[in-house]
Amino acid sequence: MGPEAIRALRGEQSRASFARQLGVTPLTVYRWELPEEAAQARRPRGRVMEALRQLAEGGQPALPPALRPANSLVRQELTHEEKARLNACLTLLQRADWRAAENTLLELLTSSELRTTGARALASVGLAYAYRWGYEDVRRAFAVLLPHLVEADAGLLPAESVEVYVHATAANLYASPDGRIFDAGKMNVHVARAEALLRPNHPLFAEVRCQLRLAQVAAAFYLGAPELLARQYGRLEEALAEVTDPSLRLMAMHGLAHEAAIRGEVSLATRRFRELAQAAARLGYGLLEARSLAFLAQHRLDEACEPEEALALVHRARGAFDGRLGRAFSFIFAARAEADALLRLGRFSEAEAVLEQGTTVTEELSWTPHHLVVQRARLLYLTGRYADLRQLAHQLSSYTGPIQQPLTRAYGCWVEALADWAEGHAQRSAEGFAAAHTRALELGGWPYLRRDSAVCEVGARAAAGQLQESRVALRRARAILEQFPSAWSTALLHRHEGWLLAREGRLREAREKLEASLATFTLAADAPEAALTRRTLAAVARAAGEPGAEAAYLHSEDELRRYGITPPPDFSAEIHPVQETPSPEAEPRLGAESLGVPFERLAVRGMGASLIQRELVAVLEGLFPGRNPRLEELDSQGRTTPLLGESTVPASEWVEFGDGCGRRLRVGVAGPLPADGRALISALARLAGFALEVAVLRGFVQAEPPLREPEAAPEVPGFIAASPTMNKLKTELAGLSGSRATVIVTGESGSGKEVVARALHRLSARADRPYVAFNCAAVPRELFEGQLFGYRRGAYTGAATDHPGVIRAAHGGTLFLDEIGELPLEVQPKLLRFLENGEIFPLGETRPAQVDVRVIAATHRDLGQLVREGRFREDLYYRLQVVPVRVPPLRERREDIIALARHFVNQLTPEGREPPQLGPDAMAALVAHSWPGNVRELRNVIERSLAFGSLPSVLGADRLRITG
Ligand SMILES: Nc1ncnc2c1ncn2[C@@H]1O[C@H](COP(=O)(O)OP(=O)(O)OP(=O)(O)O)[C@@H](O)[C@H]1O
Repeated sequence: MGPEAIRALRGEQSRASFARQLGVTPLTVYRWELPEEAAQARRPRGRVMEALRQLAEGGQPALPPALRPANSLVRQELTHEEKARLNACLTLLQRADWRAAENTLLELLTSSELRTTGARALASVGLAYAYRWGYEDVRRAFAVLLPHLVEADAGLLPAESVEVYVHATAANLYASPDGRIFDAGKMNVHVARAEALLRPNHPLFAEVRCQLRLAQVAAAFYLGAPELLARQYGRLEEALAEVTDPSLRLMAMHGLAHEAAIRGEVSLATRRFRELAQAAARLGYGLLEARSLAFLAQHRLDEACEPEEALALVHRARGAFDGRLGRAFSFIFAARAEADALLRLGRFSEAEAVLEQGTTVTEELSWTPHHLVVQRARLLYLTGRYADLRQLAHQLSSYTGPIQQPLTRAYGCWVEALADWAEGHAQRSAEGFAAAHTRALELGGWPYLRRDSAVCEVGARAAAGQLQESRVALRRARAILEQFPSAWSTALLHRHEGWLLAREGRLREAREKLEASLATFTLAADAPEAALTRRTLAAVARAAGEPGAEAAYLHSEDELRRYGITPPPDFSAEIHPVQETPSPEAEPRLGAESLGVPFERLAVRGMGASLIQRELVAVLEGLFPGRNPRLEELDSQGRTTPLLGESTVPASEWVEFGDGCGRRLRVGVAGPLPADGRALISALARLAGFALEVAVLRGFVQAEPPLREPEAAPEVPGFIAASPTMNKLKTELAGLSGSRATVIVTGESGSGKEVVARALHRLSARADRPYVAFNCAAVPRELFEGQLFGYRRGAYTGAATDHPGVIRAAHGGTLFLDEIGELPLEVQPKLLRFLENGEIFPLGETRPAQVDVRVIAATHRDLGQLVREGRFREDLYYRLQVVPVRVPPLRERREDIIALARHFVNQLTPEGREPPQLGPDAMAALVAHSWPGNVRELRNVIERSLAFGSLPSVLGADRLRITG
């Protein structure tokens, strides 16, 4: 077992406690983890080795004896016959013919046909693959693979290609949703080891790479890290492009369908799941078909389809599970959709039975319980089992499993808030929902929980009489629904908004919202929610003192009871109607004919976002002359940024709308309006919202829906970031401020790696300590060690004085090692030692010196390739990969181009002179260029354009000398 494997096995545990477990000293563990060639390095042997092996097997089923590696085996190449046999199995796996593959591989493994270690390892890999992907039986897959992991560590596997498969399969198993096996750290180690061995000329290069990406996507998902997930999804899509293996393609496409769903692209996700279900059915890949159908059912429910439609999909999914239903993870998704549909039909006991089944499978698999939480909580809420609801909240809040632990606990907060609401504690409930929303946001903006929390908070705040806060929550909920649309949740929001309007005394508007809510729930055949909305309507009518309202209210309560629903508190005692009188200055009603032209103007296909916004303001100016229409953008806190129009005249009528991609806007006019003026503005604003959404979807504007609220990115002087990608990067850097972990920054030349390193230093607790940059490519080999670690006078010829070395110069601060790929091989072990224990040996000194330095390394080269070529040590490579940060090339983040260009214009204009403006033609030319030299090239272009001739007031395209 090598140092990497031991480190992976230890995971987050301290060396001391790990050592205690094995009955050795912490120093021994430290020595095991040293690189093989280190003088003090030791390898575990005998009894301890056995104990380590058992630990690696921790809690797993006993290994079948026939598959254990025999000690007498040595590295042997595969024979031709073995290759032919295994190729036949590969074809079965690619065709998703899992049963045939399983039978053939088991036969091979128990016969004497496979004699070499490599062939037996490959057969086991195939078997593990079938168990993992064909049957979702991760534990059996792990038991089959484990002996070969041990062989890989012992260097017993013959060809690197065999080892690559072992590591890729291990990565996928450690990234699987089985809570007893899931381990993101180990997954990372195996991905890195496979990457280091994977050669581009390997016949299945694309396939293996795609498998590694799948593992990374899964691990990010189960860790509950949406930002990481978004990045990994991009890499998976890239890898998929070259894959031909049909079953693997389907697995990757399944990941991508899921991605569209998480991003809130509901219609795209629905289409992908539908195509996937069909393709999986054609191939006979039952599990994936079932899983896709289950997701499809859930998405259709979100779109407020009839529950029967979802049940039919679940029924098909059950058929596709092929009798293996009870043991697969995918079953939980089918159970969720089924329970949801049954709840909508008011079939509570059946829903409960399905949830019970799902919970049993969840527990068996040590998986997170949060997938079934919303449905279970709704069931308990509707049936008045509030003590059970609290019990559920407690169970979630104290969840200790490894999969999506923080997210699961955040769901606990949501359930607690629901219990508070049910028991009439409106204010506590509001705070609970707000806290659940914040936690979801801190976890990177998990959209389902954010949506459910934000929607419920609106009603809870209104019930607690916190009307201002309720409006803020309403704005937030709408923004989330813009980004993550759901017709069902919108209906729920309408009900909560109805409450808010009623509490504000605007009963007519309240009734409109409640009727909209009722219409959707009725259309979606959601009997319980429709009944609840009817009761709310009756409560509002009763508060308004309408005749017959009391009887209608009692009738609505009876209706709830008939369904078996315990009526929750209605908080209606606090509603006080306000007299709504028409304005005396109101003008005559506007005719429908006035809509024709404005609609034509706003609905022109192909308009860009700014043109649509201008049209909206112009149209309103035409309809309401002299009323100073204006447009503003709203953030989640309700703060406004003026976009267009006169802002000195106060507006009296505002209408809010969204652009379908996460932005909220409002348009307003001054002065009194005719009776239907507000309705007209609303209609136009909504139309503009649709036009903006189309513009974004068609790529007329670049808008990536932000997962985090944009204000999260901190300010760093000198670091320009306008694109979502770079802002996200900045937030990530701020997140690393308290850490001492080594960071490796990669990216093309000139992309800004050093700027990132400086930003990291400035954002860290070490900001006022030294920042020392050292370029490994700029120092002659023979002077390298002395420059880095320092020397004493006379340590070598020419060392006339003592030199502290750059590491000591950075004591307490940050050392930036640029071009780390150029580090001479002979210095690499010394740097590794320093990174491991903070010790350096300056030349000519007899004792080591302890230094406290945080290291940030950077390279534009492919370090993995250098490792393969033997020019960079593998152990150092892994040691550097603790926190990898990639700076994307400028062409992948075009939103930064103009911001950077302005920054350079300001920076490079001679002092005392007015910096020129960038002309529109110059901006267009800058954005269109591909920037192979990245930000550095952009800076040079601006510098050159300012250097020639006199300083213009506007920098036009003709002055920019963009080459290439
Ligand atoms: N986000 C940014 N904000 C402001 N200036 C930037 C940014 N990114 C890069 N620059 C500027 O672009 C130039 C190149 O950046 P930098 O030296 O950090 O690139 P690099 O990736 O380290 O390049 P190399 O690989 O060649 O060392 C510098 O002048 C830097 O100031």
